[in-house]
Amino acid sequence: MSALLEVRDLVVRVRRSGGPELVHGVSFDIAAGERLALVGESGSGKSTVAKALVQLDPTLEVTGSVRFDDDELVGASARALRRVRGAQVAMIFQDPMTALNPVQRIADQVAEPLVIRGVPRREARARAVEMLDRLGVPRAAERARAYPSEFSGGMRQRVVMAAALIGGPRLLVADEPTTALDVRVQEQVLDLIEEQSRELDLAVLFITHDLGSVAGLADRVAVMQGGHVVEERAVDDLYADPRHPYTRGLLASVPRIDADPERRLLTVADHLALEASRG
Ligand SMILES: Nc1ncnc2c1ncn2[C@@H]1O[C@H](COP(=O)(O)OP(=O)(O)OP(=O)(O)O)[C@@H](O)[C@H]1O
Repeated sequence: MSALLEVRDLVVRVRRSGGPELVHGVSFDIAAGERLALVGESGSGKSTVAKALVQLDPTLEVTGSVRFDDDELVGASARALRRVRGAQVAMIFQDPMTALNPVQRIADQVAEPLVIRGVPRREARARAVEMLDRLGVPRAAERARAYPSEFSGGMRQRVVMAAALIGGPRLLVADEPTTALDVRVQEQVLDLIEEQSRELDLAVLFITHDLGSVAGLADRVAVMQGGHVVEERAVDDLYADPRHPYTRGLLASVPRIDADPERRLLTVADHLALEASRG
């Protein structure tokens, strides 16, 4: 059986003449219902890969192959890509506020993807309330009449997820969805993504700089450094036996509750330098 998403030799360049290559031939698969975490430091190219899958950024040139449900997306028409975006592949980003319209009621924003597809507005609103309730927004029917500014950051991310999931996508691309949230709320949102993935058989590409946050969520982890995937493994194997020095550095810089508070947190670069000095 072929994977839901098959990415092969993905190369992404900045389109202007002499523009740099940002992603240098990345390959990975995601099966239906599977959760893959793409992990790496800031600037390693994670978001560029995410945007390239459905060609969200017109300033970037994408080559290689991205097959989604056996359709080739690289070189697909703008119309075909629009059909895939939102309906089949939904995306959520770090800052839920920028994804929401401040002057539109929550119910209407969550209902929008259904209304665009011709579902009558009343019915779409009712389904929006159901989805908000499912994603843990308390008193969803009443809260759906509010505006985004009346919601906390964590609740806003739930609203964004409701809008992303209401159309029944098969793949959710979540790009640092918890980075802007309080630690306690981060865990709730991670749990929610995992729960929805299991219940809806939803594949997830979860992007984060924090290798510590993916243990309970991901089945597999792909580690990115400088526009390359340097290691890709099942999550438990990667934690138990990281092979690439960069992965070891990433793991060692995950803060641990039992760590010696006197010890300064080392960066990945510190760990790589330490490894090099040990030969
Ligand atoms: N449209 C663009 N034009 C030029 N450079 C870009 C463009 N998009 C991204 N870059 C550059 O590509 C590199 C990788 O960026 P990317 O956002 O993919 O990294 P990241 O791993 O997701 O990090 P972060 O978590 O900080 O977003 C960065 O140096 C960034 O400045």
